[in-house]
Amino acid sequence: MAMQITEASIFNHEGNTIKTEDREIHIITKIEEPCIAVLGNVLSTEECEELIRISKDNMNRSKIGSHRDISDIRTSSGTFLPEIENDVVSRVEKRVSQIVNVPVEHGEGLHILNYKVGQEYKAHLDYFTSTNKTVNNPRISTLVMYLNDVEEGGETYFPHLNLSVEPKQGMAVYFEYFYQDPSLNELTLHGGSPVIVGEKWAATQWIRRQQYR
Ligand SMILES: O=C(O)CCC(=O)C(=O)O
Ligand SMILES: [Fe+2]
Repeated sequence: MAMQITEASIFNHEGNTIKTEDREIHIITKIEEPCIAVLGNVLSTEECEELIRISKDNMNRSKIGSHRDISDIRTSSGTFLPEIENDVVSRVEKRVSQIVNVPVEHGEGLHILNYKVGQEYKAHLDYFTSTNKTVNNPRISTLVMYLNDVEEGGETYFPHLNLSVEPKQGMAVYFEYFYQDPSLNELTLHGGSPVIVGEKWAATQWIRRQQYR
């Protein structure tokens, strides 16, 4: 059955590699509509370790201090990296912007997530569904990067698409949800399944239509 592609994607890379300024990313799997891609070689081991290292001490504080993170659907802890000078953060944000084809300033900033055994992020949509002030500058796409290997569990799953992505250090999953057809956007419903053995570290970049920072 031939699928007809009707909507434009911003993830318009030719072939199965993405050459950014400093790294060659592999497109391992790709679904066209909605555009969802599993990516390899996004981050080096050292970059993953550095992102974890600089986040570790902030995780609990962010959970208490930030209203964003206290919710039944997300039992993990998380933190937005503070906008301080860090070579790895700048390098990763720049690379992400080249992968997603959107300027760095449209990104909300790296959000680090840590899931312990039993913790999860129940199925949700990353875009805002209520009509509030975000309508002018909505989220349009997401890149979730895996910072470590999880012994068991912790997959990013898309219940409507029969797709489940195993967290592997340095890999990532990309998806976008700015389509005219709302049913395509709804297909990006996704969650982080509970960690069964080990722990999970991930870094999310949510991308806005317009400049955000
Ligand atoms: O942890 C995951 O696999 C998913 C994270 C996620 O959905 C998000 O940060 O919006
Ligand atoms: Fe999400």
